[in-house]
Amino acid sequence: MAQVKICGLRQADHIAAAADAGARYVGLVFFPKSPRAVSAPEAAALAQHVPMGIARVGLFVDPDDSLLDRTLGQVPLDMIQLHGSESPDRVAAVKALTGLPVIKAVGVADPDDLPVLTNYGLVADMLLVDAKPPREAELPGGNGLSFDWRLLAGRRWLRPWMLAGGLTAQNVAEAIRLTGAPVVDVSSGVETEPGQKDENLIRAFVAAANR
Ligand SMILES: O=C(O)c1ccccc1NCC(=O)[C@H](O)[C@H](O)COP(=O)(O)O
Repeated sequence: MAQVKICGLRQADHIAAAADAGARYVGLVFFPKSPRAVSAPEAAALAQHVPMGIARVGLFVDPDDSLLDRTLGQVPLDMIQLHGSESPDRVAAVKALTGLPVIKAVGVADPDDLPVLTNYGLVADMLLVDAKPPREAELPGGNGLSFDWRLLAGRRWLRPWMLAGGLTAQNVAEAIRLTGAPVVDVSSGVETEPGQKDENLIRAFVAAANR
């Protein structure tokens, strides 16, 4: 059994479905190139539909201070997810600037990608272990690709962590079993097409992760 984050939500009814199913985190994407991107006004409206006790996570890719300031001036977020090439120093700076807990995403394809998780564990509040995007990918995350979960077996870091990358209702139980992930994060796996979430897929995913 793992907690669930549903990322890239753009509709109030999908937020309601995620909350009703038992998700503990919802992600709002502030990356204009993404099919899941929301504007600050859209996100502010969506944030009102998130019940107490569910963390509103704002996803950014290499944001500058001004984007963070402007967004937080309009949108009540509980956590920041950094999904670009932010250094450990930048993670610490974002944490100081925003006063919010920071989740740092790290892409993994092979064992050489794992040591940086130790460095980020010194500064981030939570780690997100995701599939490394292929060179030709247009997005640094949310590509629906998974990696060899056996790489994570028995690994421990200084901070709580989430597993992401190509998870679906069909494979999430096996992913949790192999990795021991306490939290799982999904976007593509609960969509019918990029950016289009599906209530039944959201409910099936949360049920499978909680089983
Ligand atoms: O979802 C996006 O469009 C996106 C854009 C830029 C950076 C990250 C993005 N998504 C990250 C996530 O949704 C999740 O944290 C994770 O990568 C899982 O994605 P998926 O493999 O699609 O389930």
